[in-house]
Amino acid sequence: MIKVAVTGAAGRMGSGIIRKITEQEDMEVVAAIEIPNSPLAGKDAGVQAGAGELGVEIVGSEKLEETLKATKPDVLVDFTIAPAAVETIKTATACGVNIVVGTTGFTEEQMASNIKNVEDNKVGAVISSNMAIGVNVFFNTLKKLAPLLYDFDIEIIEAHHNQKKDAPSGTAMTAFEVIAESLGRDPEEVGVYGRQGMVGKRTPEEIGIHAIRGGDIVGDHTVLFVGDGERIEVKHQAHTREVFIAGVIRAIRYVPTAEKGVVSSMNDVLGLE
Ligand SMILES: NC(=O)C1=CN([C@@H]2O[C@H](COP(=O)(O)OP(=O)(O)OC[C@H]3O[C@@H](n4cnc5c(N)ncnc54)[C@H](OP(=O)(O)O)[C@@H]3O)[C@@H](O)[C@H]2O)C=CC1
Ligand SMILES: O=C(O)C1=N[C@H](C(=O)O)C[C@H](O)C1
Repeated sequence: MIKVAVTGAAGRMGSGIIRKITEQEDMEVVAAIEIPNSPLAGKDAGVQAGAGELGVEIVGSEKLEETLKATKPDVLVDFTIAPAAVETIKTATACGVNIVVGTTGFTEEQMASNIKNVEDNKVGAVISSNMAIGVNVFFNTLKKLAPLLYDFDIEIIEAHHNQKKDAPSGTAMTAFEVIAESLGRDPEEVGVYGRQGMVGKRTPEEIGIHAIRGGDIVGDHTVLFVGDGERIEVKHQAHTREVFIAGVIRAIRYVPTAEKGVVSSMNDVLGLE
């Protein structure tokens, strides 16, 4: 039985992950963590997630370390917010717990800290901006396509629900990094985030990144390769969060056996590439 702790247990992703784990025969939720001093503390995590009583009480993250030591999970799954996730990763890895992290919006420094904690504490880890199989095929497609269309103008557009806090999405940023790397361009130099005012003519090297927010859009990502007289659009649309959750379940099964001290990708989990 794989024992799982979930941070962000009452969130859109966290509650969906708890529901899905209760349907699996080989894993169980042993800890459910919410914001520090959460008003949900003491509530049953399964009831809160709409999965029926689990006998696991939600705790505030001020009790993360003692909860991990008491419940000894094999894996901690984090879908919260970047600054909180950095602290959670630090604590979980120091306790020797493998991690599956889907939280987005990390700065470069925050991601470097996450990687160092995984390396120093020699735990298994999967950190990915998007756990859906389709998106990971989309990333691999972009990697192959971009060098063939190197002289086309490239623009990335993402659209999400009106509750999303970070922008651009982690997935848009991964797509941008994959494309820039495959073209040998420095992401620091070529990223243009939205345009406003007298920005001047578009340079051939720049890659535009644009964020739309509205209603209940689960997650759309489109990359436009625009030439003179023709264009290609590569688009992924998530219709339901279940596609991310299915990837999380695969990552939970993968990470206890993953190479320790290394951050594995969803390509590793899904056996892609
Ligand atoms: N990799 C992927 O496939 C996907 C990634 N995501 C990413 O996952 C993250 C969460 O998304 P979503 O579930 O929609 O967001 P929600 O806001 O619905 O959920 C986040 C939850 O984390 C809680 N939280 C905040 N700080 C802490 C803390 N220190 N300890 C424990 N819990 C905390 C929040 O509490 P409160 O609301 O009270 O602040 C909330 O319940 C985002 O970064 C999003 O971009 C989303 C979907 C797929
Ligand atoms: O916040 C979301 O909802 C999502 N976030 C991830 C991101 O920032 O890329 C993944 C997915 O698009 C949904």
